[in-house]
This record gives sequence, structure tokens and C-alpha cells, in this order.
Amino acid sequence: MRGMHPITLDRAWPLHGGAATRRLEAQAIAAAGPHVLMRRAGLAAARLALALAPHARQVWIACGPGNNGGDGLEAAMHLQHWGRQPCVRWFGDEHRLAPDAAASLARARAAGVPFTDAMPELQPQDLAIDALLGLGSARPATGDLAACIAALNASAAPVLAIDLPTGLAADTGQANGPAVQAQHTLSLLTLKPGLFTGVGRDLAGQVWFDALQQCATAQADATLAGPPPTRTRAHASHKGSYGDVAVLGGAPGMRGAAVLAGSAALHAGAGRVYVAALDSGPDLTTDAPELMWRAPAELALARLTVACGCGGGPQIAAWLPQVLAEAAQLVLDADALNALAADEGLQDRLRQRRQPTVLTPHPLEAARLLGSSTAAVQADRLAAAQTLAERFGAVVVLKGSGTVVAAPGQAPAINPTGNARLATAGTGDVLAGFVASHLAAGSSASEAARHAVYQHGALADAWPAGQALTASALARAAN
Ligand SMILES: NC(=O)C1=CN([C@@H]2O[C@H](COP(=O)(O)OP(=O)(O)OC[C@H]3O[C@@H](n4cnc5c(N)ncnc54)[C@H](O)[C@@H]3O)[C@@H](O)[C@H]2O)[C@@H](O)CC1
Ligand SMILES: Nc1ncnc2c1ncn2[C@@H]1O[C@H](COP(=O)(O)OP(=O)(O)O)[C@@H](O)[C@H]1O
Ligand SMILES: [K+]
Repeated sequence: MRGMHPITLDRAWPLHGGAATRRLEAQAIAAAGPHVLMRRAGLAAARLALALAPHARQVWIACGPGNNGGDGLEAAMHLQHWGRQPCVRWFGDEHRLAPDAAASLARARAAGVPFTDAMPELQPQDLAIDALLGLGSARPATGDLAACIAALNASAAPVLAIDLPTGLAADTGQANGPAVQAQHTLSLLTLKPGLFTGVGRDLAGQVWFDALQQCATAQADATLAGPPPTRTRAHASHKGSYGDVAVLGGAPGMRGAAVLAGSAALHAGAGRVYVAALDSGPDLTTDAPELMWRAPAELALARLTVACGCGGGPQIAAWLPQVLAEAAQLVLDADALNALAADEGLQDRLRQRRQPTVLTPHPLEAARLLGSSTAAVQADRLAAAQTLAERFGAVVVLKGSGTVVAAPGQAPAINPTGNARLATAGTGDVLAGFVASHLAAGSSASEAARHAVYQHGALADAWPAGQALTASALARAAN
């Protein structure tokens, strides 16, 4: 792919972590010669800067001590040539500069780019460029560097980060210290997974990509998921064509969770939906009379796609041996995951299952399953999801910003849709219902998970601004 592109949601994108990017960089430099990539990188950044801030009076460029700083110096040189007013804050040491960055420093100086330690007073139409650290960010920034990050974040002008927002880990989407919060990020050579999960989406803003005229030959470490294919219904189909879903959950005080999952499965297209509540009280009156209420023992598990755990409470544990053994297809959520985490015997039964199975933990549930902490899960969401998938031989959906879908033996996918409006009670139950409906309609476990997660997030992204996003409305909005 040539040229620069905004990352759009209409297709899938391959993602490469730091190690794969370094290998590609070495191959590209061996083929193209020294300094060629940095020149391309700087030119791409300068072009994007002009496009983003066509009326900028000033462009302030914060350049770090390595090659990321070299990219910024190249960009400054172009902007100076084009009659703009770049101004560089440079953190390097001339005696310890890598050859490429040294060449760019010489070019920027020759072009007459001004260097200063003071940050100019930027206006909203101006631009700040973060060329402090990229792939080589090795430890939390301190001192003047940390102060510069704070100044970028406080700037009235938008910030364009080159390659990565400084402080964001390319592989994991975590920031262990001060980090730049950019409005735009131009990812170079490859797209890095960390831009799209964890705190990546908050720090990177709109992501742009320039492959610097290289084809990524290395196998991708992960994929940014694309949209599900449009589902058309054959005229000669009937409700049996779209599968039967049963929701097993809804312990006393939590029946709403089972109704949400059932309503979501129904609205997402399942042919028939049963709700089997663990609370033996009267059927909950809902605005979905299509839901068929059953006692849990009445469910013919071997013929059903079962969404298990939604509001299940501790009572769900007693049902898990049978569900794990018999359910034709299975989504395990919430209390079912907590019960699994607490019982190694159940974990063995999960490993023994041969039927399609999807686990949908949020980070705390994933931590319980892994015997670790939420912080450890969030520190490397891709690895946590992949570990769970391999350990249990199931598809795993690790929820949160940049939901990760992992399957045994496959590179994980990061979901690009969704936003913090989903941070409201019950949206996880809705997701479990969506996954179950995709499974019931015949998708494989990993397709069902990827497509349901994309759909769930896309609904939130399209949600009207003045309208409350509640879980029940989200379930009804499925199509
Ligand atoms: N070599 C090339 O031709 C190309 C390099 N590229 C750019 O080069 C970047 C990678 O360059 P580098 O490997 O030099 O890495 P960086 O420029 O990201 O940073 C490395 C330097 O920063 C220092 N450093 C790391 N963490 C620090 C901290 N917290 N406080 C203070 N100093 C710290 C390191 O000691 C080292 O000197 C990419 O992200 C990309 O922007 C791309 O333009 C592609 C082409
Ligand atoms: N900040 C966010 N950005 C994107 N998605 C989010 C965010 N917060 C929550 N979500 C999504 O909302 C859903 C919440 O699920 P969960 O935590 O299980 O909630 P509940 O148990 O209340 O249903 C998940 O799909 C999660 O990915
Ligand atoms: K940067």
C-alpha cells in the first residue's frame, strides 16, 4: 500500500509489534540504504501536519534523542522549506546520536530551522508535533522530558504524534509513566497493536498510517478487525434456520441480566430464544413477549446455543458440569466465569469440551481465571486473552476499550468499534446475547465473537448524542 491513509473501520488492518517492526525496518534499510526511511517518514509527517493545520502560524516540534526525534527534524526541515514557521525543542546529545538522526539534525540546521528550549504560545489553529519517543521508549519519562510531555498535553494546539504517542507501549497499549495525549498519530512502516487497545485509543486519537513504500512481509502479530459481512436472509428460510438460543442465568435479584441477554439474542436475529432463570419466581414481565420462559432443567442443552452466566450468581456453578458437557454451543459470561475460576474441576471440563465455546471476561474476570490481577491483565491485554484461549481451548473475548478476541493457534484480533458510552451496567449481558445469536446462526466461534463485538461497538458509535445508551435499548437496536 502506498501513501498515507487514515485508519478506517471499513476493512481489517494487519498489526505488527515492536520486534516485527524492527525486523522490517532492518530489511527496508538494507534494501533502500541509510537515511531513506527517515527522510520518507519526515516528509510524510510534514505533509500530514500541513493537511491537519493548513492555517498554522507556528508548528512546534518536540524532538527526542533517537530516531523518532530524527523524523521530527526531517519534518521541521520540510515545513521550513515550505515557508511555515517550525520551531524545534531538541533533547539529543550530538555526541551520541544515531547516524540517521545526526543526518537529519544537519539537514534541519542547514535549512535554518530555529531551535529553542521555550515553548511558543500556540493558538488552536497551530500544531504541536510529538517526535520525542517512538518504538525506543524504554522507561518512564522524567525531568525535562516529562515537563515537555506535560506542555504538549496542555497546548492549545492539537498534537500530532509521530509513530506512537510518547510513552505508549507499541505492543500492549499501556503507558507506565507520563504519556502524550495526541489528537492524531502517524504510524510508520507498520500499524502497532498498542494504538488500538488499553489506553492506546485515548492517547493516539485518529490514527494514520504510512508504510514508507514498504510491504509488510512479516506475519501480523494481530489484526484490527474489519466489519462483519452483511447477512442476507434467504426467502425460503424459517425461524429454524437461525438457531435456538437459551439464556441460563438470572439468579434472584439479577433476572434482568438474563432478560437483557435474551432480548439481545432475539433482536440480533436468533430464530427462537428461551430464558431459563435460576430465580424460580414468576416470569418477569418484559417488553419482549417473544422470549420463552423455561425452567433450567427443561432445556434440551444438546440442541441449543447456550448463553450461560448472565446474572447467574453463585447458583450457576451447580449447572456448569451439565452445561459444559452438553451444550451444543456455549457462551460463558460473568458468574459462570467466576465459578470456573474458583473450580479446577470445571476448568478441566471446559478443556475437555469439543463443541464451540466463547468466554467473554472483562479484565477482572480474566484476572480471576488467570490467577493474576486486573493490572496484570491490562498491562498486556493481547497476551492475557491469548493465554486464556490456549489454556482453555476456547475463543476468548477480553472486553474493554479495544476488546481483544483470541482463539487457540491464531493471531488475536482487536476490535476497533465501541466507546465509553458502553460503560453502563448490562452491556456485557447484551454482548453475550449477540455472540450467542451469531453462533446460533452458524458462524464459527471466532467469527461469532469478532462479529458480535464489532456490531456491539458500532451500535454504540452510531448512538444519537442526546439519547441515553442503556443496555436494554442497545439490545433492541441490534439488527
Ligand atoms: N531508523 C530509521 O530509519 C527509521 C526510524 N523510524 C523512527 O525511529 C523510531 C525508533 O527510533 P529509536 O530506536 O531511536 O527510538 P526512539 O527515538 O523512540 O528513542 C530512543 C532513544 O530515546 C532514549 N530513551 C528511551 N526512553 C527514554 C526516556 N524515558 N527518557 C529519556 N530518553 C529515553 C533511548 O536511550 C534512545 O536514545 C521509530 O519509532 C520511528 O519514529 C521510522 O522513521 C522508520 C525509519
Ligand atoms: N470505555 C469503554 N470503551 C469501549 N467499550 C467499553 C468501555 N467500557 C465498557 N465497554 C464495553 O461494555 C461491555 C461491558 O461489559 P461488562 O463489563 O461485562 O458489563 P456488565 O457486566 O455490566 O454487563 C463490554 O462489551 C465492554 O467491552
Ligand atoms: K512520538
